Parts: sequence; C-alpha cells; structure tokens
Amino acid sequence: MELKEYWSDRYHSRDFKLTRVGVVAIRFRWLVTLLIIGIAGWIPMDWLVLDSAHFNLLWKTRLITGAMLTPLLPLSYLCKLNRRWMVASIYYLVGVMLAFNWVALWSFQGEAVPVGYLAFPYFLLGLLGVLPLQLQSSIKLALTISLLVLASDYWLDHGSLTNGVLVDRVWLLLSFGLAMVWVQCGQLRMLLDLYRESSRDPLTRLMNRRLFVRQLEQVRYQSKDERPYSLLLLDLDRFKRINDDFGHLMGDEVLVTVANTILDILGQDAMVARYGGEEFMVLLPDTSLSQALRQAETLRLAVESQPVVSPLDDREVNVTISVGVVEGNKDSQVQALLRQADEALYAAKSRGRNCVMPERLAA
Ligand SMILES: Nc1nc2c(ncn2[C@@H]2O[C@H](COP(=O)(O)OP(=O)(O)OP(=O)(O)O)[C@@H](O)[C@H]2O)c(=O)[nH]1
Repeated sequence: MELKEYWSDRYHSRDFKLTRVGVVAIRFRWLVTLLIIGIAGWIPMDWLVLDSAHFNLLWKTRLITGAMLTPLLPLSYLCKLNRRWMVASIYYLVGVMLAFNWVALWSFQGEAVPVGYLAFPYFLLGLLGVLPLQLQSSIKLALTISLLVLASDYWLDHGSLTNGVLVDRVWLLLSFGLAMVWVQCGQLRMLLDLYRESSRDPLTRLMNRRLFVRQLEQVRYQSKDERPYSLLLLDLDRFKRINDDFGHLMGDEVLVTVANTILDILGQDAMVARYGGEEFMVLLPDTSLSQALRQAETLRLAVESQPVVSPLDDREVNVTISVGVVEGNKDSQVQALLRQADEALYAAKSRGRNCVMPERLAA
C-alpha cells in the first residue's frame, strides 16, 4: 500500500470508497450502540459512588446524552450513501460525548474528580480507533478532539492551567491521538488488503468477475441515455493446446502477457477483468459499438503480433484471441448484456476464431 493511499481516499477506487464507507458505517453503528448502553448502564455505578447532588445531575445528563446519540443509529444506514454525512455523524458523536464529559467535569469543580471522567476523552480516542479512516481525516479528528478537550479544560480551570498541567495534558492527548491515528491506519490497511485479495485475480492482478460485474452495474447506473458503453469479451484461441504442448507454466505466462497487452493498449486504469479461465472482459464507458469494434480489432492485432516466450526455455508461441462486442445503455440488464457478449464470442469462435464479432451480427 502506498503512502498516498493512506493519506486520502482520492487515491482509492470508487468501489473501494463505497466498501470502506460501508465498513465505517457498520462499526460506527456498533460504537454508538455501545456508547448508548454504556452511558446509561453506568448510572447504577454513579448511584453507588457519587453523592446525591452529583448523581441527580449526572443521571439526567446521561439519559439526555443517550437520547442525543440515538438518531445516529438510523442515520448510520443513510451514511453508507454519503461520505459527508458519515463525517458529520462522527463529529456529532464526538461533540455530544465531549459535552457530556464537560458537564460531568463542571459538576466536580473544586472537588476530586472520579478518574473515569478524567480519562473519558482518552477512552473516546481509543474507541474511535475501530474506524478505518484515512490519515488526513484521522489527523483532523484527533486534532479536533485534542483542541476541544484543551479548550474545555482551560475554561473549567478559569484559564489557570499551570504550564506543568498543560504540558501533561498535551502530552497525553498527543499520545492517545497518535495511537488512534495509528490504529485507524492499520484498520484501513487491513481493509484495503482484504479488498484487493477478494477482488483481484492472483495471476494477472486484473479485477475478478465479481468486482467487474459491480463496476458494470455502476457504469450502467451512471450512463446517460445518449452515451452508450460497450463490453468486449475476449477468449484465447485453442488455449488448451498451449497448455498441453508447452505446459501450464507457459499457459500462465500467456495469460499474464495478454493481460498486460490489453492494459498497454487501453491504459492502466482501463476496466479489465479476468472473467474466467482464459477469458477477459473489458468495459469501455462512453463508447459506442463502432468505436468498441475498432478497439477490439486493435487489441486482436496487438495480441497476434506478440509471440509469448516460454519462461522455461526460449520456445515461442503465437497467441490469437476471439472477441465478442456488445453495446449497452441505461436500460440494459447486466445479465442480458453478459449473455449477449457470450453469444457474440461464440459467433466469433464459430467463424473460425481470431476475429471480432458484434452482438447484433451474432447468430
Ligand atoms: N495455464 C492455465 N490454464 C488455464 C487456467 N485457467 C484455465 N486454463 C485452461 O484453459 C483451457 C481452456 O480450454 P477450452 O475451454 O477447451 O478452450 P480452448 O482450448 O481455448 O478452445 P477455444 O476456446 O474453443 O478456442 C483448459 O485447458 C484449462 O485448463 C490458468 O489459470 N492457467
């Protein structure tokens, strides 16, 4: 994982962004549930250890805090759809929790404060570590919490924080803030690794069929009526013979070479998937059938002109592909499109292989 991928979600794919926000929303919901239960569940403990004046104030504050957190539970389902709502919800949670802590500290002014209330902001920083946030957001959140805690301490102490106490607080907030940032980055890394493992083909590193179909759903959803998109289904010709004559290692080399050729021709950001054993699928957004046919022909010629050298000896093998091409629009059904692409490919194979066939000419 590169540093820039830790730093900002600008460098994440759209699909991973959606996955990450989904995970953040689920963890956030659990966090809010735990806090609501914890805040109310602590009332008997306050009853045991606090005098009646403090207890009377704090049980009401606890219930109000729980009530203020409750709307976050239904909201967390909507947050999956919008990253900004997610961010706003996290800051709202932090604001409510720190306000609760502030009321508690304020009620103990001039008296010994129970250690639980003193440690509360650090506890909150620890809990927020479960959210897989990118570094930029994580640092902003840690700084916001630290500044709010310092400002409230300063206010409660009527501006009389001594240098020693101030340094002590800053040091503690810095340590816990850094721990939170570190844990959140670890969560992000784990999520990205898992996402890549579950969405990439291990041999060619292209996206797998599952991710491709999701991308196709998104492109279809976003496509405007007047801007079609196209699909290319590529299949290696007589690939079984290559395996049989040269061995599976050579077969693997051919698959990697063809994958790289497709990326070289279409660009590294092209939506290319290893769709099956020796099948590749390409999604061309904003591309009409005639444009897609031209691109498919370019790919076919590029593969044909590049013999693959065996990794074991210097033997070379010539590879050809057959391609089925289909155009889709907003109203197309994904499964129907995939079936049509398959039919077009079948027509190309029936025609003698090493050729490109559009869907409408398919038999
Ligand atoms: N080396 C290697 N072979 C694979 C892999 N996945 C599938 N295959 C092989 O791909 C071959 C596909 O063979 P067929 O479906 O008969 O197709 P074909 O020989 O390409 O014939 P046509 O498609 O009709 O031109 C099978 O022999 C599979 O074992 C892989 O990851 N590596």
